[in-house]
Amino acid sequence: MLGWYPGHMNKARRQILEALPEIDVVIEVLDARLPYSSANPMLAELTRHKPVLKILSRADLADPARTREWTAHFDAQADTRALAVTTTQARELKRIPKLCHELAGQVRADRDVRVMVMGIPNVGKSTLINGLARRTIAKTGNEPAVTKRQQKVRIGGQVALIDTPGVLWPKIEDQASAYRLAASGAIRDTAIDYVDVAVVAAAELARRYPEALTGRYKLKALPPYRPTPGAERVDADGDAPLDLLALTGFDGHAILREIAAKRGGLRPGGEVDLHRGAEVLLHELRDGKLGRLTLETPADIPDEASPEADEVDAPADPAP
Ligand SMILES: Nc1nc2c(ncn2[C@@H]2O[C@H](COP(=O)(O)OP(=O)(O)OP(=O)(O)O)[C@@H](O)[C@H]2O)c(=O)[nH]1
Repeated sequence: MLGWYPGHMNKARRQILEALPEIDVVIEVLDARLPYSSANPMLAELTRHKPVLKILSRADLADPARTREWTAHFDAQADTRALAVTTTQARELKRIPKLCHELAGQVRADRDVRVMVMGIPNVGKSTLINGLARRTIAKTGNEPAVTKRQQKVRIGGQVALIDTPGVLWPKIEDQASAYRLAASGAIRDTAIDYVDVAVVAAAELARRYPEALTGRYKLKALPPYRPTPGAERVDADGDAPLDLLALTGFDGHAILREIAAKRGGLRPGGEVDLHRGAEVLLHELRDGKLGRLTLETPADIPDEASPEADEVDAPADPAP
């Protein structure tokens, strides 16, 4: 669905496994708005459960109360610390070397702690590496990564950082995660229908941040909450069942129609241009115009997010 095929996944996995013997601490970059969905499903197994510092990037766009819940959730896990930052602000990265030392423990008193940054595409890995190194060594933005030998850079505080990030695949098997990632703009190379993404975003917002939605778009009232999953529903085009509408429990389609009607999407004759509504909602959501929002909480982590379920995402071993 998202441009990740077994070949890509094997390559990503190989790169991590090659670098691994050198690494004391993994820095996993997550999107603070989606700390569950922006995680790679296999990272813990790939890194053989090395200590991990979870950096919640884009904290400037996330709901601060939710961010506190997420950092507490991660801090409670073994060999895990979490720090929420606006990654583009280098001064917010100052605590990272000390946290790496704490995670590496006593064993690394003799030499630099070696760390590697990992995460799904576009989550802020290069911004973090450059911020830590205080110069441009990793490419940011949408330029394709140049393959080169990995080198270590000392970032001060007795920490050596591998200068290229490990780019891992997103949660491509999980439909709810894919929609949330697409809604937040965390992934852009998605084959999911644009209007459908907005429909699901509208439903998620109605559930989590109703005042932000009704306030911004002067909506009269939100459609009724329907908390029964599995109800027979169709997607915005009316052609295929879309489980997420049932999952979110709100009629995102009706909300999007109203947004479109209010914001330039009402055509002569009363026809509503849903694509226009989708553009308005998704752009404003991503730009933070609806406020600082987080689309999932630790309580949303599904039960099947166990290592056994993750095995499904595992790429097959590369041919020898
Ligand atoms: N608002 C905000 N934007 C951020 C933050 N961190 C990174 N960005 C932006 O997010 C975009 C992607 O950041 P990158 O550092 O290139 O992400 P990456 O993970 O290296 O991406 P790939 O090279 O695709 O794997 C850039 O436009 C950054 O400026 C943050 O904390 N807040």
